[in-house]
Amino acid sequence: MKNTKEMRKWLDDMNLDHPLVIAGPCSAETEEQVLKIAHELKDTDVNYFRAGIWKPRTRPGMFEGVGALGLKWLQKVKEETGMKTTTEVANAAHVKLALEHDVDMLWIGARSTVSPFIMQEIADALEGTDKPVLVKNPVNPDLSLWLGGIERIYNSGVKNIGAIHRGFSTYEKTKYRNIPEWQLAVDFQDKYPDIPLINDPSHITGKREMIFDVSQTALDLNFDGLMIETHFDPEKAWSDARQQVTPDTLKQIMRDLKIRKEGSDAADYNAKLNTLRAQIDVIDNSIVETMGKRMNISDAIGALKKEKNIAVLQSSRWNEILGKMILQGEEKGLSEEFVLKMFKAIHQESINHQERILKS
Ligand SMILES: O=C(O)C(=O)C[C@]1(C(=O)O)C=C[C@@H](O)C=C1
Repeated sequence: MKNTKEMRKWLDDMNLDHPLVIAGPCSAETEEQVLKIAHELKDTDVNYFRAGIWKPRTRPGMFEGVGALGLKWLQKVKEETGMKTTTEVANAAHVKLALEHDVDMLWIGARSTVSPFIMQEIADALEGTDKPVLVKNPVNPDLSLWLGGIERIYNSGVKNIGAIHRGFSTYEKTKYRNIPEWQLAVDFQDKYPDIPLINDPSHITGKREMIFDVSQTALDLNFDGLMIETHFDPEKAWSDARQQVTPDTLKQIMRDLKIRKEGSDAADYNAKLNTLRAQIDVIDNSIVETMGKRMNISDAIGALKKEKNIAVLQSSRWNEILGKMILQGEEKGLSEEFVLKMFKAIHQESINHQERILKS
């Protein structure tokens, strides 16, 4: 699959003067609920009305969606409000039903993207459709798996495609429901700059209070749009109550978000930017130089250890370094998360160097 401008034609043809907005409830619950929310979102910047019809739930016994019946409610949304509609499909039967009911855009969820078998089944069912199909990232931070899922859809003749970044599962508890791993989204954009990339702050945060911040970060990273779960009474929602916002809050979020330009022609801005970037280049060079020197010392320690038959891993020394660096990092305004990640990577490289020496 090669990056082409064609991939974003469906979005460009909409001629929006703002990022694409997809909003609506996590789940379609009743016809009244769906229509009430849709009417509250009508005549706003919302381009697609979303509602989950089939809900992949972690544990059995939770609300699993109203099923095909809800597709009729989405048709009503279109008739009554003129908004386009979108829903998640997770197997070939869902695809068939959604297409029969003329849902305007389909998305594939994170729990489906992880499975090449299910992705192939969905891709086969979608063959040749001209409706846009968006693929959410897999639950684990694996760029190849995400791209592989998109390729399967593309190879079955679906040319209007897009991707949704909904964050990644972690065993550790963090402030996010699914950590964003922004770098992975940036890597995605580097590889396929013309695949529209939509951010899903509802699933990343799991909490409505954090949705604005994550949305702003996404726009600052040149995402093409946002998917925000919206319900007139979030607390009473049948699924994901904590992460939905009211239509009024959504409108406020859309008013407050700043859309920044990718660049500027202003000469003084460009001159200052170039100076600062030159400074960053100098520092980056010295980081790599310093790392090279550190690894040379690690090699020397490795040689000593080899001579005396000593283990590579020295946990107490390592923990001492980590503790000191976290404190020092704090003084320099570096987050503990960053210092830990950086030093874990350095430690791993150092271990690799010594392993090579011990095995030689
Ligand atoms: O101090 C050591 O024994 C080292 O081998 C160096 C080093 C490091 O890179 O800082 C590497 C491995 C050990 O687990 C601890 C520290």
